Amino acid sequence: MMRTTVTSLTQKMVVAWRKEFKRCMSSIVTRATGKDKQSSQILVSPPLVSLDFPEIWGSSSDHDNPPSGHEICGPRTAAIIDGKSIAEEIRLGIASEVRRMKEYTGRVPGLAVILVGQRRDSETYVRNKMKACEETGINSSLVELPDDCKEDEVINALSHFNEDPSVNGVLVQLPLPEHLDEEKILNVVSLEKDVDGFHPESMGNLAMRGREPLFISCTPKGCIELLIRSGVTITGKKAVVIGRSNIVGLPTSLLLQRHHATVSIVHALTKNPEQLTSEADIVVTAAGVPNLVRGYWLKPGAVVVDVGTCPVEDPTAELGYRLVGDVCFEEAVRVASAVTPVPGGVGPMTIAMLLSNTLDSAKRAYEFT
Ligand SMILES: NC(=O)C1=CN([C@@H]2O[C@H](COP(=O)(O)OP(=O)(O)OC[C@H]3O[C@@H](n4cnc5c(N)ncnc54)[C@H](OP(=O)(O)O)[C@@H]3O)[C@@H](O)[C@H]2O)C=CC1
Ligand SMILES: Nc1nc(=O)c2c([nH]1)NC[C@@H]1CN(c3ccc(C(=O)N[C@@H](CCC(=O)O)C(=O)O)cc3)C=[N+]21
Repeated sequence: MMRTTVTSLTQKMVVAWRKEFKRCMSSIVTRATGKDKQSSQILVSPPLVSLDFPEIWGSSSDHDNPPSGHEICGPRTAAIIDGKSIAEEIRLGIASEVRRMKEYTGRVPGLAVILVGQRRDSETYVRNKMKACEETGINSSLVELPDDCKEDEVINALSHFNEDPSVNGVLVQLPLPEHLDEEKILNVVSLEKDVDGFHPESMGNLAMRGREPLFISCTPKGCIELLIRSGVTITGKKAVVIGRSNIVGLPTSLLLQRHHATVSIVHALTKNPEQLTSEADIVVTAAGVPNLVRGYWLKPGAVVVDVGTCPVEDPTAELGYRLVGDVCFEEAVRVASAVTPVPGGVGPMTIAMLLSNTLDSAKRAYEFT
């Protein structure tokens, strides 16, 4: 069921947002409102906080200075898409399916993760994945290998999980250390257990009309799920995907096409990326460049999904770093109709989709519907 959390403080902002929305958008996006019967929660953005750009934003090239006449100074009107709550709701549904599976088959899904090295961000993501498994009743196994391990050690661990019938999903946390051949290693993951959806057959089927991939990559699937559950119509809309990586950009553009958007792709060599982006009703950005997408890049009323997750040193943060997205959030919320935050946007959805893929895999393996 769709809920809109509106505090007395934010009520005025809702009114402001609605006025701005009518002015800017006409029929660009179908907004999620309290009246929509969708299973998600849209929070109106909190009061303005001061701009506090991390150090690396200060030096980030020509994106820092918008051309004159593009200063963004309007009210903060965008809805904040609450990926954390939406993901939580999805996880509850998965937990209930896992219980049903256990009741009827006596088995639960199993996920195995291989982590090589000690990158702090990878350790955090993997820990989040393990915790989410535990909360939903999915069994999880983790193999941690040292930074200088040999390719064969990774391949042996993978082969072991490929053979283990209690494991339904296998993933190798990326990036791998330089000395390891990522393609060679990922090729070992069996198609039936590739819950990341990175297998060429899954990716190929995603690209081909009329074919169904066994798994859809978690982050792209999470982005689409966020849009749909937020009441955003994709069909017929102009979408821009910033980034073309195998793990996010490429499958996201394919998936948006499957949902009948007209998709353009922006990459590091694209000329005038801001001009192309400013024509889009939906912008999904996955470049890993903090502050790349400025307010003047966006069409008024656009919906912005920020996949970018860049760890930035911050001695005041508990872990010594904090995460920032690709989007200049404080500017985007004055132009867009809805924006995903970082953290709390796409990240939790990626994990929810990983659990969902693992559950689907177990259902296939145990012939449970
Ligand atoms: N929240 C989540 O769940 C997830 C977040 N991420 C985050 O998303 C971001 C992207 O990840 P990933 O796809 O793996 O990264 P990659 O580095 O593999 O790909 C980045 C893509 O962005 C493009 N790009 C880089 N700089 C620019 C620029 N200045 N303008 C336009 N395009 C640019 C590159 O273009 P080119 O191809 O020309 O080099 C490339 O296609 C990272 O911050 C990552 O941490 C990733 C996965 C999941
Ligand atoms: N084989 C593989 N599959 C992946 O799906 C994969 C990967 N490798 N390598 C790295 C990227 C990145 N990624 C994230 C997952 C969760 C959060 C996430 O949970 N983010 C939280 C915050 C995390 C925190 O607590 O710091 C948030 O945005 O709210 C972020 C990023 C998956 N990736």
